[in-house]
Amino acid sequence: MTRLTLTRPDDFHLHLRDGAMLDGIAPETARDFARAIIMPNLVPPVVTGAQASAYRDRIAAALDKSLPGADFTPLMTLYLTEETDPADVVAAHQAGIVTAVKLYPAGATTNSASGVRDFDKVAPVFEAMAKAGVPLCLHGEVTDPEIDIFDREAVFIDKVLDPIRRQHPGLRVIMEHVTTKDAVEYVRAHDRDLAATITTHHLIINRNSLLVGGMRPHYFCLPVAKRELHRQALVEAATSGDARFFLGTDSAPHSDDRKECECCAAGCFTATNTMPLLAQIFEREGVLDRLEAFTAHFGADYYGLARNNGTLTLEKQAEPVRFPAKIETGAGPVTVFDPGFDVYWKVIA
Ligand SMILES: NC(=O)N[C@@H](CC(=O)O)C(=O)O
Ligand SMILES: [Zn+2]
Ligand SMILES: [Zn+2]
Repeated sequence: MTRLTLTRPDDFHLHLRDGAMLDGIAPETARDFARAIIMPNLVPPVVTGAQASAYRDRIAAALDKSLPGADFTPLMTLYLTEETDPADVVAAHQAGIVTAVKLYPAGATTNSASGVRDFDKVAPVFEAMAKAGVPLCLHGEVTDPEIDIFDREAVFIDKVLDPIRRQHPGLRVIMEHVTTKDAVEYVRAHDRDLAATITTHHLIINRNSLLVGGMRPHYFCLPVAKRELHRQALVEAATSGDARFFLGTDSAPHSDDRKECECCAAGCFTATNTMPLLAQIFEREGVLDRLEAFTAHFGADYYGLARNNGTLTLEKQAEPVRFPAKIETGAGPVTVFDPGFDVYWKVIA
């Protein structure tokens, strides 16, 4: 097969940032994707319906300038804090301003300082969300300093996620950017109200990619890439045709000066080449026919959104495709994720 036409895909976990970076970054996703769940971890975070609506307007304005005529819908989220008002969340969801709520354990990742420390404090929000059918996206890592960074996702499942799900039956949860076999197994063991997003980069890199032969800052993200056996479990889940696993790229741009420095910011920027990379991976696994469901059906179905009408066409080239090494933004250049292997697929329409 040399041409592949898919339903236009959606990205169920995306960072577009704000201010000087937004104009340069937004078109990278809007070119290929119809919709994306937009992460609220700005500084300051997006915590109210009014802030989400203003941020949505800034994204639309950025696209009007940088990619006029783009057919792209940002699906907004609210950043959950211990002060979040359950009624505001439900109202913003019912008004169609926000699609989901995002839980960051305080200190777990980039711009998570306003996140949740005491999960009991947000129980009334979870209760209201379960009742109103508002999905909960979560960054699933504990932050206890004594827990090894490579174990933080697995411990989160036992200590935080499973108790929350037991306490709030009917709460629709999305474990974002899963990186472990443990998470894949946990999702597989539950057939209601639980799904997981998988990033492009976690299908490609393991912790050796990050550390062997020198530290590679552009492969550093959170949750950090794990052992090869975990990467394999993610590939297996993503390519299995199981509707509980779908694409959330977690494309997370940081300017090069924030990556190539003494304390490197966490995040891989994959918006520019995600669809070609995924085509390469699914082809390698012999299941190119499952790429469409992973990128365009399962996520929409889980969120209760209509599938997109448009299409995206990829074509396999005779020679490896060259993607831009960097995207220029008003906040400085951002390095595009390099998979470390040749990619022959290209988006042509
Ligand atoms: N994934 C990352 O490494 N970084 C994300 C935050 C997040 O999704 O955890 C970011 O905002 O930069
Ligand atoms: Zn995260
Ligand atoms: Zn993220």
